[in-house]
Amino acid sequence: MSGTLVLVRHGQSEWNLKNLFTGWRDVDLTELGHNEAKEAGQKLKARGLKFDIAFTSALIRAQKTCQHILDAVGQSDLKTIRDQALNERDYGDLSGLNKDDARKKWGEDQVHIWRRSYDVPPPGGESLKDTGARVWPYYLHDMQSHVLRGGTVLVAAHGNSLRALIMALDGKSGEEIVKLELGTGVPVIYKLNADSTVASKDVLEN
Ligand SMILES: O=C(O)[C@H](O)COP(=O)(O)O
Repeated sequence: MSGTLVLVRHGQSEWNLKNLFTGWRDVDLTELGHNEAKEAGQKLKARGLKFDIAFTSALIRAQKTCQHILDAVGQSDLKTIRDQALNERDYGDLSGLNKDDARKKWGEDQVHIWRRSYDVPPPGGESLKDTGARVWPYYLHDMQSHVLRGGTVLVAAHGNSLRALIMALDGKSGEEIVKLELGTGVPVIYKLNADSTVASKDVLEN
């Protein structure tokens, strides 16, 4: 039996718009972000998708994205689990700083390493590897069984927590995964075989 796992990065947040490092800071969606989330829902509705359960992070931008999608597919009251295991990578001391100001202060290369290396954490924060060390066990323990028994599961989360998930699902290396850029509100649909291998992957780009 094949199950379905739908991953969606939240729509544009207020701090995406202001170009600030966000991490665990709890900022809202912008108007564009709300619309991106609604459009993601419409795309999933057009595919006839109905979910059995939804998962999201402890952060409002992902929760609102999740709700917009459920509203669009006519499942506003679907059981939704919120867990901070799915939160964005913690950007530590960079949280709240402007990304261009950080480049001026520490240099382009250092900021790129903090943002896109696999295992170098920003000061006081998490590397992508650290993020994966909480996301993947959570997936295996709480989400995977729903998919493997043929269910359809929605996960509305964040750029780096979803990167960590995709890395494990696709069997990518640390070097490969950091090159992947996930667009806001772009659904990624996986079909998984009963043995947990990936049967297909479909990215619904705009
Ligand atoms: O937390 C953030 O600032 C963003 O959501 C992701 O930022 P990044 O693209 O710098 O990893």
